[in-house]
Amino acid sequence: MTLTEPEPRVDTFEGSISLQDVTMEFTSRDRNSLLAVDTTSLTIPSGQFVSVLGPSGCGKSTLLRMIAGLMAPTSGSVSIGGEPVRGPSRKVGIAFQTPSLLEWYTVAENIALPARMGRHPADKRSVERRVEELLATVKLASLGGKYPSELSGGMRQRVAIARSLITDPAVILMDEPFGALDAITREHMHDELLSIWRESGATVLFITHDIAEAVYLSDRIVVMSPRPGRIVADIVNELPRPRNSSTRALPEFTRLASELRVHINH
Ligand SMILES: Nc1ncnc2c1ncn2[C@@H]1O[C@H](COP(=O)(O)OP(=O)(O)OP(=O)(O)O)[C@@H](O)[C@H]1O
Repeated sequence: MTLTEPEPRVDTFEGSISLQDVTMEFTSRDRNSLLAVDTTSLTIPSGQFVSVLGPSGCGKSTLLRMIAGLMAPTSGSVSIGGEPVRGPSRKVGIAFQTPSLLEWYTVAENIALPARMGRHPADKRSVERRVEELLATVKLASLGGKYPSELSGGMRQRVAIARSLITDPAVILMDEPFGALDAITREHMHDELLSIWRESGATVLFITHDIAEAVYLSDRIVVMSPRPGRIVADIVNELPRPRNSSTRALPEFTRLASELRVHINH
């Protein structure tokens, strides 16, 4: 697939994620060890939208970083599309809570960055065309020449999301991407994310503290225990799609949110 011609994903396996008995133990400078993630297994089929909920410090970001290839587990294995994860890959796009944009690059240059880096950078013209498409997707068309300091928080986050999509990834990892946004912008971003997900066919792993956000977005919600992080609930969300403002008023929405709250509080 080229950068200019995104096609529907036909390979139904390439975005699958598999964690097998993954453990992550950190060693501090004073040689104390800290078990952040304990013997965790999780299988996510290609194209599924999965949220991970859990208290602060339970290992959610650690889990995401291992899937992203940013850190290797102490034991166990992580694979994407059946291939072991050995480091960061263009198959995986990442968006963090704080959109770490380069302030001296324009919006368009920031979005293009992952496609222009590495040993086999994509050619400049096709990247520019894809940047234009993504700017339209995240409703920032015509703002490609602006600098990050000229944007609102919601706009900066949309730039980060566009950047995570530039390599047309099979997997999108999001670590509390809307945590810093006001409630109205956040709800708007939920709908934008769902339409991006629908169009891209990518697998999404979405980390959040917000139960309602997880219920609104996901096909499936995984709850982690306080440290050491383990999966204590794995719940299918059968709320109908497409979702919209009336989804939040459904009795099933409230019921699922209450069920999740019980798991988190235990
Ligand atoms: N590089 C590191 N070195 C040492 N300890 C770490 C490292 N990264 C994370 N930890 C510790 O591992 C535990 C899990 O951290 P992690 O960031 O994965 O939690 P989290 O669930 O994402 O938290 P939050 O919701 O607050 O972002 C924490 O106790 C944290 O201090």
